[in-house]
Amino acid sequence: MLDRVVIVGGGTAGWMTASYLKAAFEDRVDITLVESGNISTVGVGEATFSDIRHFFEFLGLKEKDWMPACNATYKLAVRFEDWREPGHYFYHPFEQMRSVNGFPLTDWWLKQGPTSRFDKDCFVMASVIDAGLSPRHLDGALIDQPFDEGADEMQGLTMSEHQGKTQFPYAYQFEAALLAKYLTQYATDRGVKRIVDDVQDVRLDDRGWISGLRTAEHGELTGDLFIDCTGFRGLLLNKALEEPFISYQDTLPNDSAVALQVPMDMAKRGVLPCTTATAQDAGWIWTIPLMGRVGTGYVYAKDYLSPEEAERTLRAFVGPAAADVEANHIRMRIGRSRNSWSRNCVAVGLASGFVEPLESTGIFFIHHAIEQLVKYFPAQDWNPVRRDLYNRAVAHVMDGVREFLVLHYVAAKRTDTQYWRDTKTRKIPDSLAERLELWKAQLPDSETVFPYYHGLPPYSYMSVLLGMGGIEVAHSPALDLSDGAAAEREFAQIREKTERLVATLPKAYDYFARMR
Ligand SMILES: Cc1cc2nc3c(=O)[nH]c(=O)nc-3n(C[C@H](O)[C@H](O)[C@H](O)COP(=O)(O)OP(=O)(O)OC[C@H]3O[C@@H](n4cnc5c(N)ncnc54)[C@H](O)[C@@H]3O)c2cc1C
Ligand SMILES: N[C@@H](Cc1c[nH]c2cc(Cl)ccc12)C(=O)O
Repeated sequence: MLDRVVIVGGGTAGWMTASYLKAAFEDRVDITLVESGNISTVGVGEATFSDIRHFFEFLGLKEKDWMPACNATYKLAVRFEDWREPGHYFYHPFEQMRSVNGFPLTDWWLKQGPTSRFDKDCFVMASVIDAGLSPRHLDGALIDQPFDEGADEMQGLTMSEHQGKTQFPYAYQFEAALLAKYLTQYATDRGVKRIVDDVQDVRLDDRGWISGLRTAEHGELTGDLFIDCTGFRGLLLNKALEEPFISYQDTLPNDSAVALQVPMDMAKRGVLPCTTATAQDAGWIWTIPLMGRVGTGYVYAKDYLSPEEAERTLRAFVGPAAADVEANHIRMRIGRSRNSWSRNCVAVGLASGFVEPLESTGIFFIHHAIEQLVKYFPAQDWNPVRRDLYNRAVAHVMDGVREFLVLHYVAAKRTDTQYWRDTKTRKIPDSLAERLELWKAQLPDSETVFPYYHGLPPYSYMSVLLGMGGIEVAHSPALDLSDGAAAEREFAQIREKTERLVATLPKAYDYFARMR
């Protein structure tokens, strides 16, 4: 049996992997995690997909167990500001698109939308977020959505199995470093061995497989399966095994970030329950409200902006609250390893691949990788078919997300700086170029978006296309021959439901304050 797993790296990826494998295999695997006391973690990962609730559920953790320990808040959407023009904003929410007579409500909206805001007309969440509200009532009851939290058929599903069934109405925002700390406790309590040391050398056998890791103070660590969670370094997979890294930078040029963690009195400020991405001259700034602080950072391309200028802009954006906060400058490696699993080594997290944090996909990539690793976990025979299936699934997720992110820039109406003008002429993936031609005639659906599982449903593409405003889209001609009364009723129902929710839901801050 193959049962000795060695994980290198104690960031979010390392501890999520250790915890999940322990929850999956309990004492039937022996897990050692080695993390450096000298090399720090990236630790800015803060916003997630809603699907991460499957991860916590798998670990048997409830929100009240981990959220207060991680200063966590709810994220009901990404709010895009100024991507179309100054002062404009729209939401990409966690809310399924309704259909009327076989057409998505957005299609009807293009024909007969009651206002100029597709997100407010088609989703109830846009107004809930604007009002700073919680998707749960103070007694914990979830807003009525076509989603039954306790439904048996939803238990035990992986993310990809869940997609398309129902849409959970929110994701989380938290301090990644605190989550890693929380999971350290979870995993070590369940028998994961933790070693604080530096891996100095990776030993390969005659076939080029990893036979052991030489550490500074703990001698040689041996195992069957080695998991590379060393971040952008890719110490095992990319360095020792020389697995090539495929850069996405030709289509996604942002390669740098500067981050600030700004302490704030959230009782006074309030919590807008979403991640905000505000377009800037050479990139965009994220704003993530947490309990006790706001996480913020400028993501930019260093070809267009210097780190000093980026920091200056970010500080001016945040204001005096950040005066005493030290900035964290980060270089990002954008793209993916050609194969994330090679020989007896699997890379998870930044070592596997990363795209800029525009739709908060980093932790989603980790979660997906771990689910797939359990699914295709190797046996003593190291059947290469399972490895290849794993590599395919991981590559598809990242390539699909790349298309989705590139769409944001191509579709953004802004062209006021060289950076934004170049987004309209830069090369884009061929497959996306073909899809764009289709979407101009017919809104995206499951037949025309990236065809493999990559976490994003067609309505996410519709939201970005309609919100960014730079690409002309049209309603289906069939709607001109159809009775629009049912769509009118749907818009009216959304309006009524929105009014009811805004009148009854508590403030997001009050909900978390009570949870603590
Ligand atoms: C600017 C930015 C913003 C982001 N925002 C988000 C977001 O909003 N949402 C999201 O989901 N994701 C986000 N991410 C991604 C997220 O931060 C990462 O996916 C996540 O933190 C996982 O990182 P990691 O564990 O792979 O690597 P790291 O955090 O870099 O951890 C690497 C670990 O390896 C150890 N290590 C390295 N070398 C050695 C060695 N020789 N010996 C022993 N140990 C070693 C280090 O000590 C460390 O413990 C963001 C990333 C960046 C760069
Ligand atoms: N299945 C993912 C995809 C998703 C659906 N809606 C959104 C909205 C945002 Cl802002 C990100 C991601 C998503 C999930 O449910 O998390």
